Amino acid sequence: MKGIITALITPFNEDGTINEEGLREVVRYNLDVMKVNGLYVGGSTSESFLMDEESKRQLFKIVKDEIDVDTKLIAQIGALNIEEAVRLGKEAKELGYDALSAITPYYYKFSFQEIKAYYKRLTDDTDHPMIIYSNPAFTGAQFSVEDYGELLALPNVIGVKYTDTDLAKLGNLKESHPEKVFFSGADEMLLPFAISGADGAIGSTYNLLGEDARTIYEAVQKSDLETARRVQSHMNKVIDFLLEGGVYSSIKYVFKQKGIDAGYMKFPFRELTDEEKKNADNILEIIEK
Ligand SMILES: CC(=O)N[C@H](C=O)[C@@H](O)[C@H](O)[C@H](O)CO
Ligand SMILES: CC(=O)C(=O)O
Repeated sequence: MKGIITALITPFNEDGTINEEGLREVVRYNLDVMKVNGLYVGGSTSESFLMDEESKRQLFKIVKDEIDVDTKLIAQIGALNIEEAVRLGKEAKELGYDALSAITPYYYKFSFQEIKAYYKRLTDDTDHPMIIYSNPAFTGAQFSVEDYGELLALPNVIGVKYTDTDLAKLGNLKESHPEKVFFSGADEMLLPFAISGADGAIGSTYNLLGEDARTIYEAVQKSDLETARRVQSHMNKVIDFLLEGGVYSSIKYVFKQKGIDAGYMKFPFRELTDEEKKNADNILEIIEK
């Protein structure tokens, strides 16, 4: 598994249920216009940690139903409740998802041994390729290269979604585990990560910037660093604006400007204020430049 993978947003109705039509439109946009290599479904960007189990199942089903044969699909199934995570993993496997991914168990300050035991049980019980989702800024779980090595040695673990900014560690990990896949999770740093050995990238901003991301990724493969730098700088101007009002809500707002019904945020996330919308009005113009 390689390349640019969009962390899919979830369009919600005002009552918090999934807006199915909107979701299908967003999936089509990612595949037909952004032409990304795959979709990461049920991650932070999908607001999955705010969803009930039945909605997560529905999300996995609708996306699977809408994609093309060559689209890679990863289901983020991590949940604090291990039984729920296992049920979701089995369901995604049955639906034909190429791989599973799970956030490191969070909130309680679990020891590394507890986290490792969580993945051991999850991978034993689902028996499907697993990508560790590491996001220390959100979860507080920091791993050394040796810790990662122990997780990567578990059966079925094929790689890491590395939502961290330590490039040296990523380089070190790829060198020690060349057969595993490492995805960059910092869209602002796609270029340096691609150079440092990332096999691909999974990110929220690729809903709108997937084309830029592909250009950067391909330019790095061809050692065309001038192009990669120019496009990364373009991308980062957009990301700066996205970050101001909140990445997920700003992405939804821009989709709506494009005539795609990206729906509401899931409570307690809120919509952009009028002031934030004014700021976000710059985004579309920069994207199309
Ligand atoms: C926590 C989170 O959602 N991170 C995303 C994925 O890893 C990124 O795509 C960021 O949203 C992006 O890099 C903007 O800072
Ligand atoms: C991109 C990311 O971190 C997520 O959606 O899970």
